[in-house]
Amino acid sequence: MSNQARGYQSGFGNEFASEAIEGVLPKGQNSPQQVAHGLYAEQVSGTAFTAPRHLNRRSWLYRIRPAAMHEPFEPLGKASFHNRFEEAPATPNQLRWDPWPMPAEPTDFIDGIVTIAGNGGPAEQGGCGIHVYAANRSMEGRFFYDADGELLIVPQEGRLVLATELGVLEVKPLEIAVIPRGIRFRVELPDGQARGYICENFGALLRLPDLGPIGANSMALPRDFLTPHAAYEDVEGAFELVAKFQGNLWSAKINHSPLDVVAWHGNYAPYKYDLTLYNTVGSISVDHPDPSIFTVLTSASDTPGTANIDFVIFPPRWLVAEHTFRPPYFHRNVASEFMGLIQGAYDAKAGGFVPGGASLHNCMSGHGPDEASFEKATQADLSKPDHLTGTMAFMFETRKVIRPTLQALGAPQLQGDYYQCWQGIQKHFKES
Ligand SMILES: O=C(O)Cc1cc(O)ccc1O
Ligand SMILES: [Fe+2]
Repeated sequence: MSNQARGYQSGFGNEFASEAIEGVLPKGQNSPQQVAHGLYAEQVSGTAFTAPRHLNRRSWLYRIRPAAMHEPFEPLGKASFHNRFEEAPATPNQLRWDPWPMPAEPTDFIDGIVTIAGNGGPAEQGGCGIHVYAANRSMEGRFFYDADGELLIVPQEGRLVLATELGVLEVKPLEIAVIPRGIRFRVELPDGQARGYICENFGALLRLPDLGPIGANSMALPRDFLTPHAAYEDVEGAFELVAKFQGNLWSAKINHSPLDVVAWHGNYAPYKYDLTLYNTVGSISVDHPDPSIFTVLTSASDTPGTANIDFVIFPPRWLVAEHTFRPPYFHRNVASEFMGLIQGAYDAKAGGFVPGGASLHNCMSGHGPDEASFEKATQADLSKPDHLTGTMAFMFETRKVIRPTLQALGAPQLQGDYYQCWQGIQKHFKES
């Protein structure tokens, strides 16, 4: 069944409207004295009430019970999902990790989140948390929302069913999902286990980048972003609502499923995107362009052109540049770069960067092709195009330094010898 047939609505940031029961959405107003079918009207605001119209995001939900109905929250206790980015000194060292293992014990999506790094925080409403998840149990009687930021979820292994207040999104590796700040959801694992990456965005909402001289098309196309239709459950029981609030997890008892929205309309909603649909542009003359041409989504900062976060992918593509070193160049960047690999191999790394793994190259830390990739590319026959296939790497690029957590620096997955990949690089210099 195609995504359209599954009932997704298409378009990035559209004014959507969806009813699981026909006739629920009020006409010409949002908050009638009595809502059809005895529902409650509730607004969820994702931007300031007074944000400019082109940035303003909110939705109106028509639900069985208001979101206020739950018992008080208590701290959940020690969790590997947090925003303590000051625990360890930020390091200029190049870092790389092997994949996080699947859990040995039954672990759901929330308990399976391990915070690797981040910057800024929810209090300053800027920066991001960078996490991996590895889970082998569906959330049962448990719901979650993140008051600290929107969640960009990048599956690497196993499908996720994201049952949200606004409907159900199913995502698989090579697709991404974004759950807006505050939206309650449950994660089910139809394949029994799942692993991937999360970027928790504390700043401005992710949106499509401007296209500039590229023109009106290319890169990620707005109509390829899919939002679910309304779907509700009318279930009562002894359930748990977990909240992430100012970096910590909190737990409250709730006697019903909060996924009880029968109809909704608005432009603040979860969405998914198939990365394989990305309309990649690149060089057809010489040189390797900067990876900003591969930006899928961007979160603006207060400085135009300097993103809080760019979500960038490295999809399959043809490399045709003439008399050019075709893979990523050696470089240092004022921005900081966290990378992950969903599948295949990355053209700057012949070994060591494996699917499910991660790397971090911080502000001005030198990095680029490893020795083997450099040698191969300098000897390659450039009369033929290279076809990069079966690959999908990505980058969370941020203007602020990315600070690894203690648990990431102490993990056995950290590759102590990563720097070695550049140590064999030969001196070829000849003065005459
Ligand atoms: O470091 C990396 O591998 C990411 C990257 C890729 C690229 O093509 C150019 C610059 C860059 O930072
Ligand atoms: Fe880089």
